[in-house]
Amino acid sequence: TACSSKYVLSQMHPMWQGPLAVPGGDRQSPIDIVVRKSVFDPELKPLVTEYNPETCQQIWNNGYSFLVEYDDTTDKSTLKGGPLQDKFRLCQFHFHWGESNAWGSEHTVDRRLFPAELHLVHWNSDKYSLFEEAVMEDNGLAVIGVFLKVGKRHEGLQKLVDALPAIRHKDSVVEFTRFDPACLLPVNIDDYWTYHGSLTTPPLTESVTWIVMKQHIEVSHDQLAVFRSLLFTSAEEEVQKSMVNNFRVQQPLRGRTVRSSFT
Ligand SMILES: COc1ccc(C[C@H]2SC(=O)NC2=O)c(OC)c1
Ligand SMILES: [Zn+2]
Repeated sequence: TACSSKYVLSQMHPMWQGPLAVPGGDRQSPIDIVVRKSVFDPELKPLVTEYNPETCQQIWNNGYSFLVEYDDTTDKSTLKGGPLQDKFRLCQFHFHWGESNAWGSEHTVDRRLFPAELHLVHWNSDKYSLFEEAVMEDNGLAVIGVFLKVGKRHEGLQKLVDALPAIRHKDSVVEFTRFDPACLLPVNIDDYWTYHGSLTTPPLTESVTWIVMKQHIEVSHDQLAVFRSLLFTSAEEEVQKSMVNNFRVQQPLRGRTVRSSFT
């Protein structure tokens, strides 16, 4: 689907990691969420996710992360409510992780790093007809971020973990169906922080309403180890590089307010 967007990344020491001079780059992501500086907004509504597992299509290695892609040609898997005024269509989810359990997430909470972070990517299908259009508009995308912690095995994640060896190399893809991404959400999705930010990889466009869950999910050490068995490199390349540390460093807040849905 379009949302996979064959964006080309230089994962070799990605030079875009730092606060790159993005045109008017005053709402870049990820950020450190300073809890005591977040502002409770009683107007924030509960999130409403309506995901249909039938829209799950494939899983592939894009040379930076692995993406599970959904059919986003109709409003079958959607997100609304929370800070959002419109209805957003799920197009893909992916993760960011470290080479060790000590780091890996993109967002931090009071500077606390998590071993990994899940991103569920949605685009505004009330206002735009294609993902490519939405990605360029300031209210075009909504990404749900969920922190992962190492603990008990995540049963729902295992189906995805079992598919990873088939997509070890960059640009490999396999069919992946009937996966309900709701199983990756924490029990409590009413408590979240939200702020206006950007894509965390090129083109770094400032089109994302971020919704970062306060509650994390748990995955086992072994499940996370399989993430690290993926490769940045394609099968042809002589030197294979393990896919780890595929996160961007935290960016300046530039006066933005992070709102919370909870006190
Ligand atoms: C051209 O469109 C793009 C480009 C990159 C990404 C992926 C980035 S954005 C995020 O939250 N995490 C990531 O790794 C994207 O995803 C919506 C959409
Ligand atoms: Zn991401």
